[in-house]
Amino acid sequence: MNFQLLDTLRQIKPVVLNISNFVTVQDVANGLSALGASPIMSEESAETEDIVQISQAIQLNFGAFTTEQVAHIKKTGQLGNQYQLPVVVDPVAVSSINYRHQIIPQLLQEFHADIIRGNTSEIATLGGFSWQAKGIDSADGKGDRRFIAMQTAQKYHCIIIMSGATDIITNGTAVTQITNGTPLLQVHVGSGDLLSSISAAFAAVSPHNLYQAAQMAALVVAVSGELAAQQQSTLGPGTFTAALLDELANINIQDLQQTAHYQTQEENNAATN
Ligand SMILES: Nc1ncnc2c1ncn2[C@@H]1O[C@H](COP(=O)(O)OP(=O)(O)O)[C@@H](O)[C@H]1O
Ligand SMILES: Cc1ncsc1CCOP(=O)(O)O
Ligand SMILES: [Mg+2]
Repeated sequence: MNFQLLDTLRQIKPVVLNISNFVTVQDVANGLSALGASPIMSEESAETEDIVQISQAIQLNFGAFTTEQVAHIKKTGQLGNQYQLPVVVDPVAVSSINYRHQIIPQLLQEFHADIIRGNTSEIATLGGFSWQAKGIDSADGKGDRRFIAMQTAQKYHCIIIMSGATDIITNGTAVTQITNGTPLLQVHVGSGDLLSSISAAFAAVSPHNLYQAAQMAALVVAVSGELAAQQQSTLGPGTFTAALLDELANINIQDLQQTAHYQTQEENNAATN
């Protein structure tokens, strides 16, 4: 785990271009800004290349895309590849909506996603595995989540972040499992979108080691949520939202090192923290 990336992100303040969804766009913008990155959101295809040229990473969120936005997402992903920016994809509800199940895999053939971040059902669906979903959320399923995540990473030649009570990060051969977090993150709509955007922010400052970027993004969001939930016992979804934002602004490397619970399995050996 390269904890130093948190300070590097705050020094560089990477500009992260987000093709967002109308539901969580402000949560994502405020979460990125609180952490120390610089969000920019756009819906206009005509300005895409201008914005890509001033950005250091891209996040493409399929939360509420329209047929018109399909072309915009494709153009933004292809420009990200052309300008060699890390591209993160969040395949929201690809498992529960047939239209998305057709469109998203097709779009993933039109450009390369460097990181795909989704919940278990979303990642399993992209990998060709069956796992129940309930709308935007993951539901029950059978199977080794690590195996599913690794297979999907190999299928798309990318880093996979499979989020949940235990986050699984893999490059297809090495696997990291992070058990930090809080059930309040699951209730909080937008925590997955925020994780996808923060993954892009860390990828911007670690473009040659996206596995470390993904590890840090998952750890920072989960630990921020855990620490926010510990602050007030009477915390509910409303106060949690504010506490999460404050925690993203205040969290430091020492907090992470003291709170992190993770296990990494490299190709041949395992290390735990
Ligand atoms: N039951 C849980 N306990 C602790 N943390 C969770 C739980 N479910 C999700 N999280 C955390 O919430 C964030 C979003 O994950 P998830 O809910 O899987 O994404 P999505 O909102 O896209 O479905 C991640 O940081 C994850 O670690
Ligand atoms: C409710 C909803 N509907 C379309 S996108 C969205 C937000 C999904 O956010 P997350 O996947 O982070 O919970
Ligand atoms: Mg989601």
